[in-house]
Amino acid sequence: SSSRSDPLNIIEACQPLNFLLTKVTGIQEKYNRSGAVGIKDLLSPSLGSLQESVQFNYMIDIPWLVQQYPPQFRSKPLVIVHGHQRQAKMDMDVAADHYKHIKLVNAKLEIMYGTHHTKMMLLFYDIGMRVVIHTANLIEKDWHQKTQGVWISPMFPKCKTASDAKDSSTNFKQDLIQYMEAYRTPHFKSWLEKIKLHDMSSAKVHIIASVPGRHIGPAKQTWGHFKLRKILRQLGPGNSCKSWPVIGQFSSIGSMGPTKESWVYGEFTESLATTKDGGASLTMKPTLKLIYPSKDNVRTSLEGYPAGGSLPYSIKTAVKQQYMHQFWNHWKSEHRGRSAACPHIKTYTRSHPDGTSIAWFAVTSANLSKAAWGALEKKGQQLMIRSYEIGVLFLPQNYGLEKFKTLEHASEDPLAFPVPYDLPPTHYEKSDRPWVWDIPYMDKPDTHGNKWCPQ
Ligand SMILES: O=C(O)c1cnc2c(S(=O)(=O)O)cccc2c1O
Repeated sequence: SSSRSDPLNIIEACQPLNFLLTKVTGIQEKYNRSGAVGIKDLLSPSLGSLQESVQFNYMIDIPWLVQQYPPQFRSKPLVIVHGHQRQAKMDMDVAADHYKHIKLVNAKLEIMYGTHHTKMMLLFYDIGMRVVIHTANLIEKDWHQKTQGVWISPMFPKCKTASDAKDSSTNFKQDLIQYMEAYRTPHFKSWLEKIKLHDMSSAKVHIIASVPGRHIGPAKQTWGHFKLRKILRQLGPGNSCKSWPVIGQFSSIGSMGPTKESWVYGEFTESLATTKDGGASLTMKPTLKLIYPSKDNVRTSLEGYPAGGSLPYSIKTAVKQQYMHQFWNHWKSEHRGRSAACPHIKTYTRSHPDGTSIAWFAVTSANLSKAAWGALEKKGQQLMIRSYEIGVLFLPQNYGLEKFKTLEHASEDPLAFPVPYDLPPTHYEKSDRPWVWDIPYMDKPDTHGNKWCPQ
């Protein structure tokens, strides 16, 4: 149908950036009408005649997921890639047993505390395929009242021969194949052959991914924050952005080490601050601004304190890194109507101090953690990563621009970047505290009149 609400129209209206947020129940419709999709939109027949699909994720409610496919696609072969082990793996096997069209692939997690965070859909149609890289678990509450990010590819045409099936200038196809090969599982053989037969020349984003391992030599720049550093060194902003803050926004924080220089304002910020051909480490480091919901952001959110169940920052980690307080900024999304939709999206960007333009933007499954982005070991010789992550990086030159104007400050420009939150960020007040999920909050009730008593 030609209506604006037809999923294909929503997707086509957001070209060429193809970066959307998920629909939020309970906000004014105008904030869901454009630039937002639900999971049923992504699986809609209007996007293509689905033949089979692969769902990479962390939390997966299999019966719920099956119901999100339209009836005519509900028995098409579905592969679910997850990283659960022991009892959780057995629970997945039992849940999948009920569906003969579902096959499970268990990602190897050979390094302690690693998780399979990657959230990606491979949607194979009759005439081509689409790749969706996003931030939401495959459970109902992740698609209900949270702010989540979705990048959806154009239709990549299926070709007769591999030689017709080109890659993009951003090496999207090569990087996707390299990521999937890193699972070292025979289950991916048929998918890799299919992917190789698709023309991905229309992809305009770079893949920034992580796979578990102690990566040395060239592999050190293939994954995690060193891949970001490598791309920014080659294609990043020039020295004119040297004073622009770098921004991280996420839904969880790992252990950052004893001081800010240990990792977050050390190697991690150096990667975010990398400029083209100019050594980020040679001059002063830019301001780092971290956007993470405060206790009151959670308390006053649509979900109330239960939103904090998806913001797993533990008190034992928080007390070891009080130095983080200088970096905290509120979750604020007035221009997207989502200040009360707690973030589960993760994004990283470099913004002009006044917030009217950005030099690059990444949306990813990776939270602020060494497990996700990698930490240098052995005097910087190796990058140790624990988890699987994937995200996409938007660079202005891939859209014929020097910089992206931000949609918030340039609403008429079709190439203005739809940043999910308000820029510049708003620093915490002295009295504000970051949300921590394993301590009680009895002083003030949340939007539902409840307190928070975890145990
Ligand atoms: O989206 C994810 O990949 C992800 C991963 N982990 C989570 C945890 S926990 O496993 O770290 O305890 C607790 C609550 C929400 C989580 C979540 O949303």
